[in-house]
Amino acid sequence: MGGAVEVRGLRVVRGRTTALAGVDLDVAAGAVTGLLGPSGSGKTTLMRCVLGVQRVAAGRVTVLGHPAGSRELRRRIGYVTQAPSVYPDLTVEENLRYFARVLGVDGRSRAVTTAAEALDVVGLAPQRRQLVGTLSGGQLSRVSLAAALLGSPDLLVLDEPTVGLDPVLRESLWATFRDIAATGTTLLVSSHVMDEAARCDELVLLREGHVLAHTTLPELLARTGQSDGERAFLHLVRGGDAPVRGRP
Ligand SMILES: Nc1ncnc2c1ncn2[C@@H]1O[C@H](COP(=O)(O)OP(=O)(O)OP(=O)(O)O)[C@@H](O)[C@H]1O
Repeated sequence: MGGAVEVRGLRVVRGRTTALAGVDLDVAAGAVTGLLGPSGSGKTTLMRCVLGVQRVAAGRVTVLGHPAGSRELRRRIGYVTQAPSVYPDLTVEENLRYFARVLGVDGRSRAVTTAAEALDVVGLAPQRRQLVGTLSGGQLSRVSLAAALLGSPDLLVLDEPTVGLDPVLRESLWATFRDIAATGTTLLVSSHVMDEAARCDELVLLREGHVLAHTTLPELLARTGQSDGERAFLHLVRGGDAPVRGRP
């Protein structure tokens, strides 16, 4: 698999904090890569760099062969932020039609995901005429995901998409992510819940702006001698092992 995202020597300072302290990373194309780390470790900052909206102090980020933030990438990346970025006073369908128009996705090309198809993928077709402001939390996060799927992006960047959801909803949202990845889309998904590591093909563990490990769950467990991801990560964070280096 080639690289979808290439990060070299990335350093970002936000306020008085060094949010990223010289990050090197290759995100594999067509895989689900989990970006895991404690609160404040730099996950959102790294995602903002991939989107090209973060001022960087040093280094470079290349996405799908272009510098992050390039105009060519606008329709090729879908982004779901932690805060839902949809309109509560419009219906689900109206929101998606609006975003489709903004993106220039008119449904005439067979190569793109239309509003109706995106609603099917996230299982929200029954709610399509409901006002977004009246949806449950889980349904609301699915509207943002559907909006990010419009136009069939090559890269989907999801910032803690399952936060605040119950285990059943988390399960079904992860099933949706796997379905999307199966179509060849690259997913970069952040989480601070280590049990979500099992759903990812590759794991990037961040701590205090450093990549502590780029690995897979089985490799991480074998390396640390722990029985689950949570313990393995704590083991690494507490310095119980040398950093796991290199790509799987
Ligand atoms: N606008 C800002 N001004 C100053 N410091 C900031 C700003 N945004 C983030 N930071 C700091 O940069 C560091 C990295 O933050 P970031 O949001 O990337 O972490 P995170 O891993 O996504 O955390 P969380 O899991 O809590 O969302 C933190 O120390 C944070 O306090």
